[in-house]
Amino acid sequence: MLALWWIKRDFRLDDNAALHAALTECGQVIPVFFLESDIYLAQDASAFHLHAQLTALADLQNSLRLRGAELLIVRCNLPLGFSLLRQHIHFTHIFSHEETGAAVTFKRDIAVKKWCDAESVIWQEVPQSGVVRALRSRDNRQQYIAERLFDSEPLPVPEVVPQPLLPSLTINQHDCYQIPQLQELAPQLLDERIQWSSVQVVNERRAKRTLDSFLSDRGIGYRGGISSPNKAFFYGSRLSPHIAWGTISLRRIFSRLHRRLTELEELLNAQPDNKLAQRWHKSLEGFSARLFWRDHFVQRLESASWMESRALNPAYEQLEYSRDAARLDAWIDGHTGFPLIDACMRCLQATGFLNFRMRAMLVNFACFGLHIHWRDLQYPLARLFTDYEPGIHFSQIQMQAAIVGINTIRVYSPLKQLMDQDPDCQFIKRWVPELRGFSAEQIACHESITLPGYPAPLVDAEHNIRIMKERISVIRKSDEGQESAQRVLVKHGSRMKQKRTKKIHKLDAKVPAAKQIDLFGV
Ligand SMILES: Cc1cc2nc3c(=O)[nH]c(=O)nc-3n(C[C@H](O)[C@H](O)[C@H](O)COP(=O)(O)OP(=O)(O)OC[C@H]3O[C@@H](n4cnc5c(N)ncnc54)[C@H](O)[C@@H]3O)c2cc1C
Repeated sequence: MLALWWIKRDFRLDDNAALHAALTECGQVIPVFFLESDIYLAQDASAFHLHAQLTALADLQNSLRLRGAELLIVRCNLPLGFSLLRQHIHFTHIFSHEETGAAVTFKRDIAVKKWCDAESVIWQEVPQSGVVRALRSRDNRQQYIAERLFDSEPLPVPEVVPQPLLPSLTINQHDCYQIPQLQELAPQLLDERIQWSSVQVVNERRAKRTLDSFLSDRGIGYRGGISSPNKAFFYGSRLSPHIAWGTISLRRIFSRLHRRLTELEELLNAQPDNKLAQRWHKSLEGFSARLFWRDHFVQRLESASWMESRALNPAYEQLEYSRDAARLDAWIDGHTGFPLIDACMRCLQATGFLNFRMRAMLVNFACFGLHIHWRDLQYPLARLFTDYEPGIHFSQIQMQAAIVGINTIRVYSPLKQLMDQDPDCQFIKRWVPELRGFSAEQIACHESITLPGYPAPLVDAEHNIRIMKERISVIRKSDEGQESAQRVLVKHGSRMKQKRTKKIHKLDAKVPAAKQIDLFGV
């Protein structure tokens, strides 16, 4: 039997359950990646994403060659790509990981399933996280998390990947052994604002190095460090693009983290006053808690695939926004006249990264301060995150717009964030060169003074925020708002605090911080 390992957001050999299942069940495996223009040119896709995939693919190609296997790269949409490939290679099985993606990949997967059924090809999908397909109730999720992420060991890298001798292969006039350059494949995605030297390189080797340096060195500054746009580039784990594109598995991260926490706990037992060990422990607990949030949010999209286009809480569909395209453009391009907002946007345009707090502020300010509809901003913003993970992204957008109805309404003041996180305006001056000639005080007072060469604030933000808060409060207090919030809570709310089963105690013992943290950035 001959299997395809269909690479989908799992560009790694280590702890790869799809590859492992293919090898175990079929013996011979051909890894294949489809470059689907329907996906890489979709409204949520960008050069950051394609670059991440192509660099991850190149590293994987090398690692596979060292194990005696070739990787096929087929430039074709699916399921047509499978049909064309089958004219040359008679595979009987396809193995892949489950993917919780945007509508475009969801529809593609449905079409692939139909094709497999019609062609009698067996497609087996395996999970790679604590996200559960067809989950009946969130109450049952903890058992899957424990089984998949803690009670089982990460799978080793296979020593060899046996496969038949492959013919030279050209599909759609493209050599299937060649990884194309981004410029050649999708020049329309290139944006001159991208500073490639500041963009994270996403591949399996880098993922391992990033985890190593975080657990042995950078992680000490995690607590506190990740709130600042200046420090998070170094003190944040920076694992998000690796997790999103699957160059490292969550189980591997948890396993390494558990070892490190155990070491620290042993040290703290022997030396309870060791301040350094205390600080490390607190930081890594915070990191662990955030890792849990990942699947919590992705589960929302898995259980409500429509949330990309509809509010999770239907009561908020009636909320009024401005649909002013010029305002949206000013926000996206970083020309709103609000210095920290503009700096964050320009930083994203250049690097594809921003820390959680600043991302939350950007969305929150867009919806409250600028009255931009959350639906209008989600794709432009998705394109700017190298770590774009649809489940986290769509969930966070609705949360920061305060339309889920189950969290306290929070409003970020860009001025307060500037004072707290960038008081010297170091970050602002780096990304908004027009402001370099002004003092931090002048920049902070910009709403009341003119700074020549820099735009005046686009709106009266205080006034707009007041209006949006009132609109949201009316819905929250209405019967419809309260009833639908209750339904959202039951279906999508976290169970970490309320329901601590024996399994979770066990899980807590291994990874002590499996508890609720404030998502608005501790
Ligand atoms: C509007 C908005 C959109 C976001 N979109 C994404 C996205 O597309 N992809 C993405 O990975 N993260 C997203 N986040 C969450 C968060 O901002 C990033 O995960 C984090 O900034 C990445 O930094 P890091 O790699 O240093 O991770 P760390 O801060 O070290 O966190 C470790 C890991 O935990 C997970 N994580 C951290 N914070 C959160 C959170 N609040 N919710 C869910 N999981 C979390 C991520 O997988 C992350 O890699 C978004 C946040 C907001 C407010």
